[in-house]
This record gives sequence, structure tokens and C-alpha cells, in this order.
Amino acid sequence: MDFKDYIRVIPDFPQPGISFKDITTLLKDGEMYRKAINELKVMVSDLKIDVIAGPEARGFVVGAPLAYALGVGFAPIRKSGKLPGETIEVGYDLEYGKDTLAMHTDAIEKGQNVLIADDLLATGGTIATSINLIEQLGGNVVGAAFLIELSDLNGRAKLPEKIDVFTLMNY
Ligand SMILES: O=P(O)(O)OC[C@H]1O[C@H](OP(=O)(O)OP(=O)(O)O)[C@H](O)[C@@H]1O
Ligand SMILES: Nc1ncnc2[nH]cnc12
Repeated sequence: MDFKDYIRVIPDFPQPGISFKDITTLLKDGEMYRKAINELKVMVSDLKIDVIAGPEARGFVVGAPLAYALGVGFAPIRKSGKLPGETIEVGYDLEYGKDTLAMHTDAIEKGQNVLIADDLLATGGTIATSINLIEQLGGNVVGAAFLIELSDLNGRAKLPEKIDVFTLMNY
């Protein structure tokens, strides 16, 4: 059983030159989805985690079940204009565009240990921005967990060394 057998690779989406790693083909298989989340749970088991933060939208489908499995809370990191309460926002670049991410100012308590979860690490822009937001709120990012890492884009280089990075699949 190889998780990669469940990832659909679509060339030139959403723009020419991007090799898109589609996780919907893994998510629709209940057994494999559960195995993937359970494997991430084992990988992060040495960390002390108070809350998981996940960036919209695909970070929710990894972060929320992982939070449930660990019995910790989940803090959504959303695109600009979606959160109803008081927010902080940070703009960033990603592999195929630009965007802005936001968090509620009360999403994280000062000093809480935070694990960031997402489906995929590409340039690292999304995760670096997520770290920026969480640290502005006084959170302590202890790790980042992904289903997929695009190693050639070297997103890890954008992350501080103290943050442990966990990935199930490499491309
Ligand atoms: O490492 P990076 O270069 O930042 O790229 C990775 C990010 O890009 C994708 O999200 P996207 O912004 O496309 O949003 P989506 O989850 O709503 O599809 C993916 O889910 C990661 O969050
Ligand atoms: N190549 C890629 N495939 C899927 N999601 C992505 N997010 C950023 N780059 C991506």
C-alpha cells in the first residue's frame, strides 16, 4: 500500500507548468484517508500540542481530523474576509498566485503549542504566513504536518529550524 497510488497528478493545473497533486482521490477512500491521518498522528506523537491550526481549504481536511484524533482544538486560518470576528491578516505568494490569510485574534492563547497541518508543502509561502500569524498571537509553533511535500521547491527552507516538519509523501 502506497499513499502515492491514491494521489492524482494533473499536469498544467491551475496554470501551465504546474503539476497539480490532487488529494481528492485519497480523501474519497475512507480507509486510506483514515490511514493517512493516523500515520500523521503517530509522526507527531512526541510533540506537546495544545491546538492545531490549518489553512483554508485543504488544511481543514487534514488539520480537523488530526485535531479530533489527538483530542485537541482546531484553529482555522482563512482567506481574507471570511472570519466574522476581529482578525489579523498577512499577504503572501504561493506557487500559482498571491493571497491573504487571516486568523481570529482569540484563536490561540498566548504560549500555546501549535501544530500546523496542511495537505501540501510547495514554496512554503502558506506555512510561513501561518507561522507569522500564530506568532503574532503569541502561539509557539512546534511543528508542521503535511500529506505531501514538493521537495524541489524547498519550502522547508522558509521555516525556522526549531519547527519539526512531517510529511507522508515526497514528489
Ligand atoms: O507552499 P505553498 O506554495 O504556499 O503552497 C501550498 C498551499 O497551496 C494550496 O492551497 P491553496 O492556496 O491553493 O488553497 P486551497 O487549499 O483553498 O485550494 C495547498 O493546499 C497549500 O495550502
Ligand atoms: N503543485 C501543487 N499541487 C497541489 N496543490 C498545490 N499547492 C501549491 N502547489 C500545488
